[in-house]
Amino acid sequence: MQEAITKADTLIEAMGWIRKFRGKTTVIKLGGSIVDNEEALMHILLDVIFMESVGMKPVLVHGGGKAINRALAEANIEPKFIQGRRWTNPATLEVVERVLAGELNVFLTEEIERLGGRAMNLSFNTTNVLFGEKLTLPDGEDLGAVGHVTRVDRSVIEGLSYTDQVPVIPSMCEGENGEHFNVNADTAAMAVAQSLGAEKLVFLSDVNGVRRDKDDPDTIIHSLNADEARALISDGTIATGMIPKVEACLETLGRGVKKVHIVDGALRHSLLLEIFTTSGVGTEIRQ
Ligand SMILES: Nc1ncnc2c1ncn2[C@@H]1O[C@H](COP(=O)(O)OP(=O)(O)O)[C@@H](O)[C@H]1O
Ligand SMILES: CC(=O)N[C@@H](CCC(=O)OP(=O)(O)O)C(=O)O
Repeated sequence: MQEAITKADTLIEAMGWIRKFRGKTTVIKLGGSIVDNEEALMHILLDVIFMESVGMKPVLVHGGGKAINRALAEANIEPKFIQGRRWTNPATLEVVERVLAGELNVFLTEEIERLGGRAMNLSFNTTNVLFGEKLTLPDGEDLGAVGHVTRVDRSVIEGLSYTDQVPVIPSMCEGENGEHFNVNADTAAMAVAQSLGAEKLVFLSDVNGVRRDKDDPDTIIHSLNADEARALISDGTIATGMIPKVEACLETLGRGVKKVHIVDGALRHSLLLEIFTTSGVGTEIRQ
């Protein structure tokens, strides 16, 4: 009996938070390392289903860098990255599209349904919602078929909330002439969050947040403002895959998204902890 009472207490405690976030959009970016972690992924998707069930509006945007690398290795194609983005020739694009818009997008949608939720995959194979153009790097380096998102079809994404479906969006976009582009998933999530005016953007990564020493979880920085974040990028504390993530956070905050967090996707219930606790988990990036 006591156990049941404690559970009921927990529900009552959550009521204030549920009220606060009911009807509000949270964009969740799933990194490739988390998509690969079966146990962690299941708990994340259960959190997502819970959020949807209590009237929040979770929107999933996913990458899949590791799965793409595996598929490229099978096809004997050498992966190449320029400034953190995958150099994407036509053969690479074919693999990226098969893995992201085909396999992973369908897999995630089916997993949500298998776990008892409702979801809709929004890709080239169904209804594409991300439109954009070729990305040109400042130094003029050519990345091939890599794009950035310039327009998001909000009405399709928002329309899914009427049927209680969680939108699941792969990080690819379509150009003006119907061409397909590979998009860095952090920047795709940023574009979706901006377009929807999301209450929160949460990056689920394979680390517990931004750290002073990238190999030491105890050095996590719980809160960072824009100037501090830029200084940590300049002095090399924030490096590799964390750079596009933090840059995406900074850009997003300047454009109407209220809160941006980087949290550990492998920590059980990290999503709910982020939303239902005052201090949250991971790193919060502030303006
Ligand atoms: N200061 C830092 N704090 C935490 N992680 C960092 C830092 N600098 C670089 N990283 C690296 O960033 C990685 C996370 O980015 P990424 O590899 O793109 O993962 P994902 O897109 O799957 O979340 C970490 O695994 C870590 O190796
Ligand atoms: C242009 C570019 O780099 N696209 C990424 C898209 C996937 C991605 O970003 O996946 P993660 O979230 O796992 O890093 C790529 O091809 O790997």
